[in-house]
Amino acid sequence: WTLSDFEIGKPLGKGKFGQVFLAREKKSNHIVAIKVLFKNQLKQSQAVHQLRREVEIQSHLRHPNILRLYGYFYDQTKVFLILEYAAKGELYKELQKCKYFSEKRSAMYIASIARALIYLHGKHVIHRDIKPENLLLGQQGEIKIADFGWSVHTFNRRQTMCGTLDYLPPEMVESVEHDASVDIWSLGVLCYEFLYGVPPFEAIDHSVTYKRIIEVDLKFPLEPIVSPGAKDLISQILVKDSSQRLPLHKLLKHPWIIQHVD
Ligand SMILES: CC(C)CCNC(=O)Cn1cc(-c2ccc3c(-c4nc5ccccc5[nH]4)n[nH]c3c2)cn1
Repeated sequence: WTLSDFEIGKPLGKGKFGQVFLAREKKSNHIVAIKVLFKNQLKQSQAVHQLRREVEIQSHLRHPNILRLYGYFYDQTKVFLILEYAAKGELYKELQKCKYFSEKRSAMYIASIARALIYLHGKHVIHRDIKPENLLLGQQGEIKIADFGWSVHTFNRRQTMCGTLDYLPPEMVESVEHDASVDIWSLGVLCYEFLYGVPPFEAIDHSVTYKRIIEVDLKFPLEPIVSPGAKDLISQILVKDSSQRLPLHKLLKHPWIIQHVD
């Protein structure tokens, strides 16, 4: 591929993800999202090999709820990633607009992400960054996991991670070794945020958020009204001992999921 294969359109996501542009592949008329990364920026953050590894992983992933990476190309100064275009845009904007989602909508999203995580874990890939900002919506409203960091599987991610800590499980907050069950924890945090509009351990101050996560200080507000089934599912996931968290295949069989997801 080269840039001349594409007609470049409007910027998507207003530079939140670096620079991503709507684009049309001229021969096929296929609409894609093209992400532009600057080589010198990558070099500065020693991210070149990491990006290569990420591209290697992502280019082999095929799942309806994981955003496709179709390919990449580069020129003297830039690397271009050819990504799937998600027609209904960013999920976190939708959540801000609705304040919180219905139980049916939340359960459908959680089930889709659980299936994507079963697929990823089956390929020995831990996502480690499941949060609303990394989720997009396809044409039919289906949820798609995307990675907005230029690289998401770096071991030193936590230090480089800016923004919310809300999604970190205790073992990552305490910097002990962690496994795929960190994604299960994040799915529990996501489910809570879909239903209540805020993450469960949110606090003004990072140190308080840390403390609440480590203590699993889980409280369910009185508003909005959330069913006992949903609270039961969240309580089975947000468990400090990572080996005791509800496994993904059991999550898909939980009564609250079955009740809402055909
Ligand atoms: C290291 C590399 C292999 C990881 C590859 N993944 C990424 O670079 C993650 N990434 C995806 C995007 C991205 C951002 C926005 C969109 C969109 C999109 N559709 C929209 C519709 C309306 C409004 C905004 C929209 N953004 N579709 N596909 C996207 C893809 C940005 N970064």
